[in-house]
Amino acid sequence: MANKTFKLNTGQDIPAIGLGTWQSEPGKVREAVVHALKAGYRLIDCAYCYGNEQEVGQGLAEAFAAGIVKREEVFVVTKVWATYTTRCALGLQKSLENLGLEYVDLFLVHWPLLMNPEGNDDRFPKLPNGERDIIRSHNHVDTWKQMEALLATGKTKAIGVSNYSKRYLEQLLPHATVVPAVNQIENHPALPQQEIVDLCKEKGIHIMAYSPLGSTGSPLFTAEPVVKIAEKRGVKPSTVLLSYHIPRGSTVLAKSVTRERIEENLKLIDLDADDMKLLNDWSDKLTREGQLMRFVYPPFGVDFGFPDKS
Ligand SMILES: NC(=O)C1=CN([C@@H]2O[C@H](COP(=O)(O)OP(=O)(O)OC[C@H]3O[C@@H](n4cnc5c(N)ncnc54)[C@H](OP(=O)(O)O)[C@@H]3O)[C@@H](O)[C@H]2O)C=CC1
Ligand SMILES: O=C[C@H](O)[C@@H](O)[C@@H](O)[C@H](O)C(=O)O
Repeated sequence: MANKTFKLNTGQDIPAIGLGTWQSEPGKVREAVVHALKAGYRLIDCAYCYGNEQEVGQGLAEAFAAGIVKREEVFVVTKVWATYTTRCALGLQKSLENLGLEYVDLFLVHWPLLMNPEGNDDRFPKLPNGERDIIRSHNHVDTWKQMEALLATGKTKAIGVSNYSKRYLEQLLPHATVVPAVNQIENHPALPQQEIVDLCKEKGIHIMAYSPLGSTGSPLFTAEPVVKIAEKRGVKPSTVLLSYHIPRGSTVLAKSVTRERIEENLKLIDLDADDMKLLNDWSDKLTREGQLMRFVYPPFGVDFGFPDKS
């Protein structure tokens, strides 16, 4: 199962599971990347904003030099940060330099907005009142036009988006010459975002599910249906939460800097119809009761069009 791949609308194969690197601490992430590649991961998810691309790049270089994998065997994803959404070519160039790569396999718009490129910080410019310095007149479709132009440079094999709601996709798609290959969104049984998943499926946009364990501290491990299925199948809650995405046709990203967990997270199983029903019934219940759980919603002060946040 860990070797399973999905097909993107570009024709590329994308692994079903990848290693996340958000909040992977300096001093730990290089080793995490090397260990993951040794263990069998073939997808590494990065971002300029994570501030650790250089160390991720060191891990990749070490794995290439040691003959663990060849460059063309690893699917590397990175993202243009919000202060670069009017300068996507520069954003990509900086990430490539950080990672020490000539190309990435997939380049994503991290969030559909612009933060002041001339503000008081490269990544998190703030106003004097402490709020994030956002340029509200920016149209995210203009960012996509820049992303489309990057394909001809060969510096990325595919382009996509992240944190796009149905509303934002519906604004983007009529103007897109290239349909995004991917939409990377928070996704787990406590936040199924089915309206986005269904629209993406209809349009040929592959879902990459982030924060599948509930992000920092993996809070979804104790959710009742997750525990129940884990006990029945004799597996860890992590296996249930990660395997949930396979029948949904999505790639899942799991972050860990802990060796045993990195290995454990590769253990995907085939959840059967009863297991999926239990998880889907829980999703429906949380939706009905207004109890959906969104773990990642940075304080941009922008309405991104997610129904649970509008
Ligand atoms: N596009 C976007 O805006 C976003 C993208 N992402 C991407 O998705 C990735 C995954 O999401 P993320 O939010 O990091 O959270 P995850 O849901 O992957 O959870 C990570 C947390 O779970 C712990 N953990 C991981 N595996 C296990 C295990 N087997 N047993 C016990 N604990 C475990 C980790 O601890 P430890 O590391 O200490 O082992 C960490 O605290 C990110 O790293 C990033 O690459 C995430 C958020 C937003
Ligand atoms: O990819 C992970 C998340 O989106 C992360 O990049 C943001 O939450 C960022 O730290 C922020 O504060 O805006």
